[in-house]
Amino acid sequence: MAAPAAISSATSHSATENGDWKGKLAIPPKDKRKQTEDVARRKGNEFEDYCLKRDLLMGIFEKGYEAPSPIQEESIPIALAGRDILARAKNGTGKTGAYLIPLLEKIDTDKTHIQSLVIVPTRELALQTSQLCIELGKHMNARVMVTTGGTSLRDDIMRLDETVHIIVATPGRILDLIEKGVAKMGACQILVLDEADKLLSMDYQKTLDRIISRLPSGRQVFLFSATFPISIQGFMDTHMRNPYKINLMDELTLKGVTQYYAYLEERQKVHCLNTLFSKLQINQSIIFCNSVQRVELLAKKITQLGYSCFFMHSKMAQHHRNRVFHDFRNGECRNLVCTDLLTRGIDIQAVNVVINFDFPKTSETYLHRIGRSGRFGHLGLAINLITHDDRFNLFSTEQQLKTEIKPVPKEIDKRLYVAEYQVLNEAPPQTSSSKSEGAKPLKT
Ligand SMILES: Nc1ncnc2c1ncn2[C@@H]1O[C@H](COP(=O)(O)OP(=O)(O)OP(=O)(O)O)[C@@H](O)[C@H]1O
Repeated sequence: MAAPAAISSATSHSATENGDWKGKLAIPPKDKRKQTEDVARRKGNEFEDYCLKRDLLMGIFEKGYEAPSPIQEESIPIALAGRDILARAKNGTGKTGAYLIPLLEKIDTDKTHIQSLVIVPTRELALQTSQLCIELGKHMNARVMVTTGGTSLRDDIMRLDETVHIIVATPGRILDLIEKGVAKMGACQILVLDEADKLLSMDYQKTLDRIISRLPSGRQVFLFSATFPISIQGFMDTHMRNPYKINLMDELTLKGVTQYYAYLEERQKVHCLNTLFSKLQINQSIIFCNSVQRVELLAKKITQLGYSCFFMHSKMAQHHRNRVFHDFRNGECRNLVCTDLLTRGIDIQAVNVVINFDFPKTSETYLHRIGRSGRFGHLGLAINLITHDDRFNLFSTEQQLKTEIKPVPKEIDKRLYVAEYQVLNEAPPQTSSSKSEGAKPLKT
C-alpha cells in the first residue's frame, strides 16, 4: 500500500446542493457474495437515520457501505449522543466504521485544532485505519494525519504545523509528539483505542496513561475490540464515565470460517503445507509463524517449493514492511508468511485461507488470526498444523472459544471457502462455528 497521504483534504461536492445527490455518487459495484449472520443480522437501520452530514454520507456510500452493520447500528447513535463506549464485536464486522463515522460526524472542520485521536497497536493498522478515515471523510474538509514509529519524526512535526482534525497513531510516536508539545491535545474531544485489549496490556499501559493525562477531562472514550480481558476494568474505572457496553459476541468465532487441524510432527509441516497449496483453492493466504526466524525460514522454503510468497515481521525496516503490505494487499502475491504483527485488524478481503503453521499461544491470538479470513461475513478457511506439544493448547482454545476444530478431511468442500462455488441464498455445507454434538477434538 502506498502510504496514504498523511494529510488529506477534499472539498465538498457540488452534488450536496442537489436533491439527487445519491444518484450522482460513484458507488462501487455491489458485493454479491453471501454474508453470514455475523453481519447480516441487522435491526434494519439506514445510515440516513442518524442525521449524518450529507458530505459524510456521500463518503460512506462511495465506500460501498449500503447500510450499517450490527456493531455500527449499536455504536453510532450512542457515540453521537456523547457516551463513552466499550464495544466488543467479532473480527471483520465493521468496528472501524463504527467509531470513525461518529468521529467524522463530530469534528468541526471550520476549526483548526486536533479534535480526535485514534490509537492502534501496529503501524500497518494505523495506515489502514487512516486510509479508511480519509476515504469516508473525502467529501468533508476533514484533515487526517497518520503518525507511527519507523518514520521521520521531523516530517510529522512539520505536518502538525498545518491543520489536523483527526490523528491516527501508534502509542509511542503520539506520546513523543505530545510530550514535545507539538501535538496539542488540550481540545481533543474523542479518544479511540482500537484493539483496546492489546493497548491496555502491560506493554503499553504506562504510555497510554501518559497520553490520556494530556487529554481534556470531558473527552469521550471509545474502546473497541473482539477480545476483552477482565484487566480492562481498572482502565474503565479510572478513565471512562459510565461507558455504554456493547457485546455482540454471544458466540466467539466467525460463522463463515471453517476450522481444521492437521496433526503431524514438526518435520512434516513443510510437506503438509506443500500438499495444502496443491489442493486448496487459495485466493490469498496468510501463514502465521511464532517467531521472526521461523517466518524467514519458512518463506525461503515456500519459495524453494516453487510458490510465490512474501514475508513480513517487526524486525524489517518500515519502508520494506510498507512495500510488502501494499503489494500483498494489491494481490501481487498469493501467500504471506508473517508473525503476529498482522494478527490484529488487518483487513484484506481477498484472503480466504489462514494457516497457523505454528499454533498460537493464546485463544485471543487464535481468534484474531483466523479472523483475517471471513471478512465482513464472507467465507474462509483456517488450517492449524498441530504437533504433539500443541495438543493441550488446541484443546483449551476449543474450550475457551466454544468452537470446533475438526481434523482436516481428504477433500475440503470448496463451497466452504471459495466464493465462486457458493450459490447465493444456499446455506454453505456444514460449517464449524459452534460446537456440535459428536464433534471429536484431538485427544489430549
Ligand atoms: N456497513 C458496511 N457495509 C459494507 N461493508 C462494510 C461495512 N462496514 C465495514 N465494512 C467492511 O467490512 C470489512 C471489515 O471491517 P473492519 O476492518 O472495520 O472490521 P473490524 O470489526 O474492525 O475487524 P477486526 O476485529 O479484525 O479489526 C472492511 O473491508 C470494511 O470495508
